[in-house]
Amino acid sequence: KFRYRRKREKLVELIAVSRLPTKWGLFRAYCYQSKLDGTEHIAVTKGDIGDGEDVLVRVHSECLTGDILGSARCDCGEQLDLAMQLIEKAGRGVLVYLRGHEGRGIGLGQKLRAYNLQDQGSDTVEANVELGLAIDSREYGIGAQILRDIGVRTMRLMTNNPAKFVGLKGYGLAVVGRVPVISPITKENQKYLETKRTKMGHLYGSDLPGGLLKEFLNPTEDNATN
Ligand SMILES: Nc1nc2c(ncn2[C@@H]2O[C@H](COP(=O)(O)OP(=O)(O)OP(=O)(O)O)[C@@H](O)[C@H]2O)c(=O)[nH]1
Ligand SMILES: [Zn+2]
Repeated sequence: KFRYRRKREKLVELIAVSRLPTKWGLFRAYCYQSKLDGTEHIAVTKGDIGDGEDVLVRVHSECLTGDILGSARCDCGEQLDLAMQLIEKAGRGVLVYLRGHEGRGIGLGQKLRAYNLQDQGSDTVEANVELGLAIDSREYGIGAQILRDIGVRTMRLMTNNPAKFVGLKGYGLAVVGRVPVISPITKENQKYLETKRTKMGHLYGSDLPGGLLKEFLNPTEDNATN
């Protein structure tokens, strides 16, 4: 009997692994190269991923201004710091740092243009639209494949963004919980965070949204298509 099971194409290749001592503690660094465009992504792991069950995971979108230059316009830098702290504290976990996600996919230059529009009154969603660009064009398939390659099977995801639950499922991965990554509200990031909450559905309650979470984990026919 002939059986043909089509394997999902592998989009990443492991290039190198090294020890990575950091200000948060000792990690291991994995460099993965995208076979689609050659982009080098990095994942850092703490401890033994073992059976891959119930791993604390952060999938972080590159934000040069926030992660590196201390921009107060967004919460990215704070979230990165918090995620690394939580993984260190747990003694086991993975942070995947996705390049090419800059500006929710529009790139660095366009993000700065979007900032100018935001200084003129637009919000973060309107600014992308006014530039003729997608509100959020990030894809998580590469991130999912990196996690799977590292040995993750089920994860507690550090995020406030419900779109990531959907984006990271599949590829043999399942999300079994959410860990909020909340940073302080300031004068500079207030409107940005509020827009993410009202227009992009980000969850900022420190409580676990039971009903909502269930919906994202097991979407029914109805809410999967909306
Ligand atoms: N276009 C645009 N991108 C932004 C802006 N502020 C931050 N970003 C980008 O947004 C991305 C981070 O997305 P967020 O929506 O903040 O967070 P998230 O990763 O989706 O969700 P969390 O897991 O909760 O952090 C990074 O790539 C940033 O460069 C902005 O005002 N406009
Ligand atoms: Zn940012």
